[in-house]
Amino acid sequence: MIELDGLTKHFGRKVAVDHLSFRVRPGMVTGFLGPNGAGKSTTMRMMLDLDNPTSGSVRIDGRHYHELQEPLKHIGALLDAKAMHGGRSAYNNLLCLARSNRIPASRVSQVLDTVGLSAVAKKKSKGFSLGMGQRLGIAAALLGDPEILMFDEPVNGLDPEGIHWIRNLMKSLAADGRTIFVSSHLMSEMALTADHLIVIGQGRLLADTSMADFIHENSRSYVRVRSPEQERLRDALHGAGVVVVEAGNGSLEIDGGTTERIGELAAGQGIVLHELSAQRASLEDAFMQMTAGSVEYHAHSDRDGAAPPSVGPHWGEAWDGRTGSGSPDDTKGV
Ligand SMILES: Nc1ncnc2c1ncn2[C@@H]1O[C@H](COP(=O)(O)OP(=O)(O)OP(=O)(O)O)[C@@H](O)[C@H]1O
Repeated sequence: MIELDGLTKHFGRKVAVDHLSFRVRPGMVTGFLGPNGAGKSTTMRMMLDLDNPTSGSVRIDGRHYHELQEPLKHIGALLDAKAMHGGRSAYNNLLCLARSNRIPASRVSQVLDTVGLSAVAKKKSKGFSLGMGQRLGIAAALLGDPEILMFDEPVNGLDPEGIHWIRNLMKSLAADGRTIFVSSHLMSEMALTADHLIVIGQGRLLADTSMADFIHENSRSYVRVRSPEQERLRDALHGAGVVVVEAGNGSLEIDGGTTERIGELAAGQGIVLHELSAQRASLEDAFMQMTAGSVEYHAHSDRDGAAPPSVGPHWGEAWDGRTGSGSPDDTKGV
């Protein structure tokens, strides 16, 4: 279990992480989401004692990171795959880590095998592709066979087979009862992998909820129906007290209805249907909806001279009246 209590990080006047409190529980994959610059990497770095919190604390199985003896046996992490020593072979990189944590050398070959790098174990890691580097970083995370694993953008640079592999790896580690905490901007992938979500925006907690509840609460689900007898269908639905919206593309949309009810109403009137489908919002839709007010870095098109999309009140402002914390000299991710 990872426990954050009031975790806060200031970089000068910039508030990167703002009083974050949450638990990352064992036995499931917890996804960590937030727009660019939301504070995800800074939070993960503080979890590993790589950055000092301005205030608040992180506990790993009840202890501060610096209190852990041989920390790789408690928590393994992939933060920056390029952090390996490029002049060393994959094997030697891992061997150095293993020695510093009193992990037997035999474990190095095991994890290289797990991540599919046995054939290049003796090659210098500076020649590795992005995907191979990610695999080596994942091998390092697994080295101490820890109960807690943290991955920052683990699918970055992986091909579809690699993405499939890391997804199954994370799920099976969680099924073993381990604590898995993973950040990713790939929403479709996160939707397939995570059971629970922590969402932050501008350093603050926006959601701590199950995947299903997050999608349900932050997006619209509706039934779409098309018929060659649209007028009759609309009248039949109105007559039954069903609220219908004209979608403008020849279809009708019904919020809160079920396909069973709509289908039975149409059948009762002998109305032919060409489409009857439940439309469920994706994680991406729900994420965009929730974080719209806390996106710091917007792209906008110059082609049509349009103004950049208007940014609503920052989520934090709507919430507690404080002003946003964006710094004018930030240049990241424009
Ligand atoms: N060393 C630093 N010095 C100053 N500001 C920093 C530093 N590290 C991060 N920041 C700022 O803190 C904020 C949070 O950054 P962080 O990298 O944690 O966000 P993130 O959610 O991981 O973003 P991304 O999804 O783009 O990787 C950003 O505004 C960033 O510019």
